[in-house]
Amino acid sequence: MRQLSSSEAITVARRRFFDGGVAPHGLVPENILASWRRCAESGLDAAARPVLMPMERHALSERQERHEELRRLCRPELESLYASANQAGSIVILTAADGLILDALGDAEFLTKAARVALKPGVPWSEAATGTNAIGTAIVERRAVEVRGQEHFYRPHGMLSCSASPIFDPRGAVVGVLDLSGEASIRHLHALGMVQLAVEQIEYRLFERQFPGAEIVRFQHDPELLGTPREGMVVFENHKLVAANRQALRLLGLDWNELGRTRYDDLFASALPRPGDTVGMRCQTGELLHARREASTRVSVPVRQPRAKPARNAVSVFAPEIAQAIERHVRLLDADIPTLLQGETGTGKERVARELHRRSARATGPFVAVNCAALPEGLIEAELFGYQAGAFTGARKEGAAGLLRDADGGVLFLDELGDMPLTLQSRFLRVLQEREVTPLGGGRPCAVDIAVIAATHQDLTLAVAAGTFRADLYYRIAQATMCLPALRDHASVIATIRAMWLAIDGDEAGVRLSDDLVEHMASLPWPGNLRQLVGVLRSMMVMADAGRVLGIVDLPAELRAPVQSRPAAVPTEGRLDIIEQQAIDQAIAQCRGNVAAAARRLGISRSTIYRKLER
Ligand SMILES: Nc1ncnc2c1ncn2[C@@H]1O[C@H](COP(=O)(O)OP(=O)(O)OP(=O)(O)O)[C@@H](O)[C@H]1O
Repeated sequence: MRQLSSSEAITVARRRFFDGGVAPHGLVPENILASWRRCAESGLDAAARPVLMPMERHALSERQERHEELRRLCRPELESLYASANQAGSIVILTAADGLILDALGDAEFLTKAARVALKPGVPWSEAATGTNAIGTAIVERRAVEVRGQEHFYRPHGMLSCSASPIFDPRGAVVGVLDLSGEASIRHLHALGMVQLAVEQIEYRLFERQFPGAEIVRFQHDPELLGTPREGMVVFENHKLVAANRQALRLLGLDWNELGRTRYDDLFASALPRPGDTVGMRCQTGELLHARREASTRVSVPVRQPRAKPARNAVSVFAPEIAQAIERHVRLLDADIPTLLQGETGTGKERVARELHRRSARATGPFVAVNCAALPEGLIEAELFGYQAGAFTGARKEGAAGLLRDADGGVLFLDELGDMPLTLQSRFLRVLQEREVTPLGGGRPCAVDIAVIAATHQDLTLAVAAGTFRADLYYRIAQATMCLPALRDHASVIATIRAMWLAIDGDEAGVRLSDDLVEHMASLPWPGNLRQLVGVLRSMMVMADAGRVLGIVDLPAELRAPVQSRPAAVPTEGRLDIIEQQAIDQAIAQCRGNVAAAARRLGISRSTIYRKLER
């Protein structure tokens, strides 16, 4: 007999199950069949149209805020999956533990199609509400699941092909679901594998975060995999196993139910390794594992972030070419090779630096940002190196550790490196060479373990030639450089504008950008780059009512006119705010993106320029 094609098989299976009430074993995967049964038994009707209403915008914002920690934790993976999803015409989705979609990003066209079947933020994709689907079924089955085309319970969802994996916390609770969805008509090879790999990374960081300072025992068959997300991790309290990651459960042949019951002696025949040691450990099964016990010495260091920005709108998205560069630089950072980020103001240097940190092996360590241009010269030394009690007038009684020591175990981000005073440059170079810090006013040098990312809008080679920047420090820090393109030079300015709109939740607010508007925006010069773009998008979003499609008329007046091929002279007539904006744009362009220089030229402060660019 001729074998049925997969589309024929699913058609027959649906007919037998939904019309004939017969279980079509062999025609669909057994887990899909089990899910159809659960849905039918709970009263869902596959012949009906699913009614899936998104929750109100404010209620969704509240849920998103409640899950901010999860969203932040998953952001690196969401963004890297977003880059590939975007190319493959699919979307990546993060949901809460109950299947409520919190974030959806990816290919704009498919996002619109998916939204038509309610695959969008604010809609619950639990099995009980939405029938068989990858997100809901993965939650029920507590494992990664793929649901293709008409395997979905409801027919309209047959246009989707979805792969989802639950995200487990170290005690076995599902805290969310990561999903990749695309057109059912396209084969999405490796989608499930990509999702599983991403979840492995997320769970790895979640583990570290939930047990800061705890004694984590890490093990693997292959010692090379220790220290990677592939290692098993467990925590014992009073000799009882209280937490584990999925790798550990696999390696030890356990399931989540054993947490809280299994004792150390039930698992291992060897004694616990001494803190810090890597040893061979024999399991009760006779198997040998390489294990390391992490001493609980990690002190949580308060992260000082002089340029801390509000959590709101802190989602970063990266153009594919930048995402690729980030990938490479994470590896360099992990090998302790400093990175120098170059780019005009607002091109996202600090965002990239934070992303590098978030993805690096130092992700659980601090990220300390120092703006070399913002600290007064007299204070910057004390701020960086710390000081002994009473080192100078005005010093705190108890002294201060300094930002370099605050960054121990993490990343030090030196913004506006070109503005670092020369005297400080030599001291700083010594720290990089000797990896220790001596506080002002004397005292013993303290060892520091920091990775350095620096940023500048200047051409530092010119500063070196002019003698205002030390050549040896330049070569030390600029071992790897990443140039962030001005917005106008992005490979696809249109794609960047659309991605930024999603990043600020524009679509979720029910407001859309018309093609005309996006094309016009893509032709503008954007001297303030992404900062200016995000500022403009945000103000348009705030002003628009839900359901609106924005056009060129919705832009601030100074951005509505078509671009002139040569920079126009600053007009002397017209609305004051527009004249002001144009003067700022011109000054920044004339100073090649150097905001400090533009501010000096205009006789206003840098922060005033930033405020006006974000307006
Ligand atoms: N990758 C990104 N995703 C989302 N928003 C971004 C991104 N990069 C930049 N932005 C927006 O631009 C603003 C400025 O970014 P950032 O501070 O990283 O730029 P910068 O190059 O360090 O600027 P400067 O050199 O002037 O300090 C951010 O607050 C954000 O609104």
